[in-house]
Amino acid sequence: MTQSETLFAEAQKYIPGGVNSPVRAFKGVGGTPLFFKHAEGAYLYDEDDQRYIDYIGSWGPMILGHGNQTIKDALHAQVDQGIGYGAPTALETEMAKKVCELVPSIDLVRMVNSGTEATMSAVRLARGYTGRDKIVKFEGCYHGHVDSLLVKAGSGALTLGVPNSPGIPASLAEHTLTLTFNDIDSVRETFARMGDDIAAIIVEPVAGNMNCIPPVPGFLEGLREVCDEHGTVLIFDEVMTGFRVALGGAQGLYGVTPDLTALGKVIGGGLPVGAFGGKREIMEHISPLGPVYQAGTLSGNPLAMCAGLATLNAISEPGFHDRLTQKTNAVRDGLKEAADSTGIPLAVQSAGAMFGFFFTDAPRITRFDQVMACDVERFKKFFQGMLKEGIYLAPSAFEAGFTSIALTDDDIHQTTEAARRVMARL
Ligand SMILES: Cc1ncc(COP(=O)(O)O)c(C=O)c1O
Ligand SMILES: N[C@H](C=O)CCC(=O)O
Repeated sequence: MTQSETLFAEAQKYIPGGVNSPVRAFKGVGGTPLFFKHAEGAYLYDEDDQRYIDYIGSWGPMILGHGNQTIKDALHAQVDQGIGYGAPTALETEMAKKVCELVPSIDLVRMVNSGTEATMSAVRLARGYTGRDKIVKFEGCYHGHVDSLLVKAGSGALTLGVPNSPGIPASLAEHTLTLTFNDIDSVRETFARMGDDIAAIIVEPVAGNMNCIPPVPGFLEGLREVCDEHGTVLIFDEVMTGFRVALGGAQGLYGVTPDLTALGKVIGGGLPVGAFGGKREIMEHISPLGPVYQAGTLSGNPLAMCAGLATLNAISEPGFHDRLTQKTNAVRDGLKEAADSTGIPLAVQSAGAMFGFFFTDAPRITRFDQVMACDVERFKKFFQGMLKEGIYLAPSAFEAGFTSIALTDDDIHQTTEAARRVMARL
């Protein structure tokens, strides 16, 4: 047995399914999840001392690569100063100021501990602000494990075939209307019937939990229009896209301004952090200023603020996102070249530093039903082949890939050549 197999067997005795988040269990691809003990730059090292080029980046936060010295120095210094006080710190204001500078639609921001808390709080705020109950989400989009949002959800819920989780009262789920991503007509039609009852639209501006699907031109703009017409709050869930697809997130990249934004992943530099923020008028409804309650024992924790700020400062360097996007485009194009040279039908797409690939004859994937028609069995074989080649991709056909600035041209070349060898055997 490998070390990972031994450790997984032991983990399953004490942890449900042996993992603390379902998609890690490799059920979407088969086999045993790898257990890691070290990470540096673009590489992960497993318990059997194998090295992997990492295209998950801890599910997005590790945009600078692993073991970044600036983040480590900031953390070491803060550990010596104090791990947490449960009281205000100057660091929190520094973080809030930085977020407001980078994301101009955010006038006020509240720190939380995960992306789930960010979206949950944003939806509660939208409901409290509008006095309405109904919300709109899109099939295949995932916004964390919030009860109201685990309806036709993507990511692990889709991978495991439970997009509508048991445990969520029907009386709550009935307030969630689920529409088709990239289909503005269905949104307009729904709003024509009941728009004045809808508190919020929540959307991943680039869908990254059903692989990677950028918005078609006019989709995000159309959401903005219907929200303006009906007094509905537009929430961009930028937990994945924030600071990744561009410094100003997807709203900066596509030029559409939401009322509220949920953030996570990169904002914590690898520590457990989320945030939500937006228009002053709406955010002033949050406690203690307003009546909508929201709180957190560890929110704004100094270690998390340090790691997050070090990351945001580093990615604010001029040219950072251009360089990262170029690397991502090279990974995306390398996969396509490998497919073309081996006669495998493959569609590739990307947005900034997120990418996806689909085993399909279709030139482009824009909708959930097209995702579901792709060849998942072929994905599984490809995933396993790449893993043997030392390339660590997301273990599900429904997750986006993430790049880091630590990725070298040689890593990308190795990835392309590995894809060519694996595809030749598919
Ligand atoms: C778009 C999006 N929103 C929300 C979440 C939830 O974040 P977290 O896992 O930190 O709770 C995730 C990822 O899990 C995500 O990808
Ligand atoms: N798709 C999820 C977040 O973006 C994957 C993370 C997880 O569920 O563990």
